[in-house]
This record gives sequence, structure tokens and C-alpha cells, in this order.
Amino acid sequence: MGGVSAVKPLRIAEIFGPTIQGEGAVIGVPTVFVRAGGCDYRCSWCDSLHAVDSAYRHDWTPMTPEQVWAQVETLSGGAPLTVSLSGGNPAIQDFGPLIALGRSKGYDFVMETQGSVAQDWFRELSTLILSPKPPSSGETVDWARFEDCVARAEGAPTVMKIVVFDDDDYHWARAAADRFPSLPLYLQPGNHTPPPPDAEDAAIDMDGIMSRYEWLIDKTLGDRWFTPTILPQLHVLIWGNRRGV
Ligand SMILES: C[S@@+](CC[C@H](N)C(=O)[O-])C[C@H]1O[C@@H](n2cnc3c(N)ncnc32)[C@H](O)[C@@H]1O
Ligand SMILES: Nc1nc2[nH]cc(C(=O)O)c2c(=O)[nH]1
Ligand code: SF4
Ligand SMILES: [Mg+2]
Repeated sequence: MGGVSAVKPLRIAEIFGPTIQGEGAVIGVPTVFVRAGGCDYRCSWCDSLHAVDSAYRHDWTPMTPEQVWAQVETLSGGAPLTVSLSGGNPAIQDFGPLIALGRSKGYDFVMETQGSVAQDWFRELSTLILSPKPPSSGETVDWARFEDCVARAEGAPTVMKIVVFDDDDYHWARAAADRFPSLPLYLQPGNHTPPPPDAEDAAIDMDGIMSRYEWLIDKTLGDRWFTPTILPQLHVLIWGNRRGV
């Protein structure tokens, strides 16, 4: 056969926006989301199972970086902004070419990943958001791999965002913070999402989210732990569990 082998396409669950970043270090920032399909984890409370569970893989579109880029440019009207890569775990695919394409047009990129797979292109991000998973997720963090992610980001600003559902998660977050004192830390109260296909239309448990947020604030401040920034998922407060916002 011979010839030039085709670049493996990206598996994309959805591209949407512009919206605002609803979480963590870049909260409130206008952004377009590119959500990758596929994940090496399966957190018990994942709010994006449509991009994780292989039952949904038929809804994931194989796209070249150029095709993804064309949609981002259309959605943003060609005005440079921050592109948010999420998933699933975007780090199990090669987003390097897409990032290079976007950066050449003046856009910048942040990425959400759990820190289980490291890539050289992390250093091209304007912020790398690492979200190691606490006990309530049912997953176990491989800290050597996580450290590799931090190392591969090189000069790129890197932060840690930990979802907290309960006391166990809170104590786990404190230990994680002690391991990585130089990473700015964001604590995010967990949101109990029903699994798809109900996830979208289900009314959110606003009282539950708010009381967990208040509990997390009280607990953190009560311990005189003043280094984390404590934020809810702003997009959930505005739009509930709707997809594409
Ligand atoms: C859906 S994940 C995708 C990116 C990557 N797999 C990760 O977990 O970081 C995006 C962010 O949502 C957070 N998240 C997922 N489910 C959540 C839930 N039920 N409540 C609060 N945050 C959640 C994750 O911890 C992560 O920070
Ligand atoms: N507006 C908005 N902000 C977000 N921040 C992280 C999200 C994610 O699912 O990764 C997300 C999302 O889905 N929507
Ligand atoms: S790592 Fe992220 S996308 Fe994967 S299952 Fe957990 S929360 Fe969902
Ligand atoms: Mg989300």
C-alpha cells in the first residue's frame, strides 16, 4: 500500500459555545468548549457520562483538527477567545495539532484532565487544570502519573481542582494539597447528576448543591485553611445540567 498514513482523527463528543467557563481558575471567562469522547476513568458521579460511557460512542464524531477548528472559528465568529478542552479525558488523544492551529490564529487553550495521562503538548496550554479524583469517585489516583502531568506542563500555569462531596473527600483534598503546595487549589462542591439520558432534563438539586457549598466553605474556613479558592459550578447554577452550555 505505502503512501502517507492518515493522521488519526479526534473523537469529539460535542463542540459548543460561546459560553462562560463555569468552573475553577478561569471561571466567568468567555469560551468555546471542545469535549473529547472517551475516558480512562469512570467516576461514580461523572456529570459528562455521554462523553465517557462507550454506549455513547456512536454519538462521537471523528474529526480532523482542521474540522474541529472550523467549528470553533464559526462559533466564535472568528474573534479569538479561550478554547476549553474537556471530555472525557482529552489527554488520551492528540490535541497538539488543534492547539497549534488555534494558537496561530491568536486563540488560547485551557484543558481539564484528571492527570492520569501526560502529553508534551500540555506546555502549549495557557492553563492546565488537573482534577485528581477523591475517594467518592471510586477511582484511585496514580500519583506518579499525576506528577508526570505537572512536569510535562513545564512553564504552563497549572492548577489543581478537587471535587468534594463529603468529609472523606475533604480530608483527601487536604492531603493532596500538601503534596503539591505550589499548585493553586480550587475546591468544587459535587453535584449529584442523574445518568444520561435523564441527566439533561432532570431538575437540579439546587438546595443540595448550595448546602454542600456552604458546608465546604464552613469546613475550610473553620479549619483556618485559607489557601484554596472555593467555587461552585457556575454554569450549573445558571443552566442546570443542560448539555451544550
Ligand atoms: C467532566 S470532567 C472532564 C475532564 C476530566 N476527565 C476531569 O475529570 O478532569 C470536567 C470537570 O468536571 C468535574 N466534575 C465531574 N463530575 C462532577 C460532579 N458531579 N460534580 C462536580 N464536578 C464534577 C471534574 O472533576 C472535572 O474537574
Ligand atoms: N460552562 C461550562 N463550564 C464548564 N467548566 C468545565 C466544564 C466541563 O464539563 O468540563 C464545563 C461545562 O460543561 N460548561
Ligand atoms: S475522569 Fe472526568 S470525564 Fe472521566 S469519568 Fe471522571 S469526571 Fe468523568
Ligand atoms: Mg461539566
